[in-house]
Amino acid sequence: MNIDIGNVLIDEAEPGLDADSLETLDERVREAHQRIADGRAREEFGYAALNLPETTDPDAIRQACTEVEDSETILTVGIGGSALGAATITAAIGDDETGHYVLDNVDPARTNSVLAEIDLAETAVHVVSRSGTTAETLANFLVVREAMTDDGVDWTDRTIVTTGDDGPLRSLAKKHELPALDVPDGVPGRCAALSTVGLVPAAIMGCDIEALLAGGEAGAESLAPSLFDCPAYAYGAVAHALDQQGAGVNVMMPYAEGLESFAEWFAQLWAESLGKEGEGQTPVRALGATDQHSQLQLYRAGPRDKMVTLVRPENRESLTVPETEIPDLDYLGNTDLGRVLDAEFDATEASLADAGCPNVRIEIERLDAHGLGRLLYDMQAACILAGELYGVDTFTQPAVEWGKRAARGLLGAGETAEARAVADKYCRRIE
Ligand SMILES: O=P(O)(O)OC[C@H]1O[C@H](O)[C@H](O)[C@@H](O)[C@@H]1O
Repeated sequence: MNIDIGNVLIDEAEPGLDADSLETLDERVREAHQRIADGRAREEFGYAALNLPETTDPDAIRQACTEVEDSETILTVGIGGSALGAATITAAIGDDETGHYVLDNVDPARTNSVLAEIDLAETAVHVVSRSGTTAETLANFLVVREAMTDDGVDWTDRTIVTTGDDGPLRSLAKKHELPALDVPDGVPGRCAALSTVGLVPAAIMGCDIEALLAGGEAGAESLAPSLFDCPAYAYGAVAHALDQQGAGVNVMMPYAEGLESFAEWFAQLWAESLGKEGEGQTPVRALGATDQHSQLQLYRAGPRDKMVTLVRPENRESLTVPETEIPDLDYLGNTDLGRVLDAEFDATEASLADAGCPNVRIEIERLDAHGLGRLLYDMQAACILAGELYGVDTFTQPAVEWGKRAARGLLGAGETAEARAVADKYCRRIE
């Protein structure tokens, strides 16, 4: 992965950085890198995520999938960090024959429609929950299990569980002797894509999970004490510094359809890790070139509170636009569609720079397993580095836990102060 921060340094960029502030930032990066290296060496909570390319065992993942490896559909039941990594990986590098559905919401309309669409007898179900207690995940799983039974499918033949050492899901896996994988120790879900949490659907689809891990390994090897030598740290440091200058919004805009889910994954990583104690950058998901035609107006001419992150693979598939007899469209004939997309990328980048809007360019060699593994790893390293610079507790999510306790209380799983706060809501309804 490489990063170009030139459009953050140009004189016109507002907010922007100058060479001196980068040097000062680099001193902080050196200290943060040392803290991260120490955390990795001691396998401390969160920092252990950066060891996953070494510690994840691809054979154990394949082994757990043996009974369902010929499935025509995979159904991930999980939410947040227990779903987005897997969805990102299969969307980017999965095959077109095997469908990967994700139940990461409890909207009955969506669950009904997925169940109506798939053949449960040919489906591998992967239930994922680090805590084993997340209400949305367990509710959906109970519905799926019942639907399988109603269809005469033995759900115990088609279900793989990934969870922590104890909790309801672990007990269920033990009771029914289901293939069960462990969530990695010391790794929050949002940093667990390159582990049992994110790799099961990819393994069933026949993706090269070893190459995904090798891409992560290349990211690990690239970590260095200076932002000038390390693309991941350069991204985390520059994003943090721009935020301090007023860029409180970070628009993640990949130019590759396969990376649309990556922007969602990034949004959780960035928001949940850094949004604490009044700090943090608001991630916004966009997709190039589509959103050029809906959002770019705001990014170029709206409030100066943003940075834009443009991501692309340097090499793409090929598809030639046919020659045309329409004179005004001559310029398109015989051009590769990928060239059109790259021209749109370059145009957006230049348009933002022309207006002084800070933007960074991130490129991977190609969107394959290795390239994707590297991108996911580097973004996690960037986020952990940024967390050090913000001085926040990167690996917790107390605000989210508040909502989880409130919901559980409302659903009758015990009295909670948070559920009582729901009842105290101030109401002024207008009809
Ligand atoms: O894996 P689980 O324990 O089910 O948690 C799923 C998700 O729950 C919460 O929303 C947390 O904030 C997320 O970080 C987590 O990924």
